[in-house]
Amino acid sequence: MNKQESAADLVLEDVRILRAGQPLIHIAARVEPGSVLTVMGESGIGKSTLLSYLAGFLPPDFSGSGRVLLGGTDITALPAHARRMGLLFQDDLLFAHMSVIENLMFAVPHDVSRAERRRRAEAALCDVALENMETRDPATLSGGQRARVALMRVLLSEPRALLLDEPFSRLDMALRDQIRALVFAKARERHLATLLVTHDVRDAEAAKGPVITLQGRQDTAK
Ligand SMILES: Nc1ncnc2c1ncn2[C@@H]1O[C@H](COP(=O)(O)OP(=O)(O)OP(=O)(O)O)[C@@H](O)[C@H]1O
Repeated sequence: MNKQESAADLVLEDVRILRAGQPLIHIAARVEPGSVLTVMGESGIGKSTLLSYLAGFLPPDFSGSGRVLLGGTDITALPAHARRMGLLFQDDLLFAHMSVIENLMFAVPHDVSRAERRRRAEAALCDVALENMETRDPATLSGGQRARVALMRVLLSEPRALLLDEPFSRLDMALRDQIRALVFAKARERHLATLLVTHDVRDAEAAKGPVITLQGRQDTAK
């Protein structure tokens, strides 16, 4: 995060999403900087759609209303690239044609000099004990190594909040605990408001924050 920027809370103000004109979700919530709000609910209820709305790329069949505020600024009308949301999905989406270090450098804002982008990317790799993996092709990394690179790639893009869509679900149990702890630690350290979509109650427990279970149109934080 840019040093001048203060920690940002993420506020969902009366957010309603419709699919083909029919109500799908209605939710209101506030996520504190550095804390994790877990969103659960049965398959197809609209969890991923909610993240798409917050990130600014709702698919064509959907429409949304309500305000999204980040650090007190209304970002509802901003295009996706200007929202500063860091996204992590089930699939890490590392670029297969780039080495590990190139994947990381690409994430750093492009107005930063190449030398500085390289320095930040190297520091990020060091941070997750992957400093000897710079020139590796992502396909040659283990699942845990890929997950760590994907996390650092998101952080290098200087997000102001994190949106996580089942990012741990492809990892086996031991690794899942480890990567989950790392992601939450980084979110806390950087004061990032984090919204986590998951089916796994262990993720929700580890997040130690409020949980919202989507139930169509009546959603409440517990
Ligand atoms: N691009 C799309 N166009 C039309 N309908 C879609 C599209 N993507 C998802 N849907 C539908 O919208 C609803 C919400 O989907 P969404 O993926 O948000 O659910 P989810 O709660 O994340 O489900 P899961 O837990 O299975 O990932 C579902 O009924 C789904 O079939």
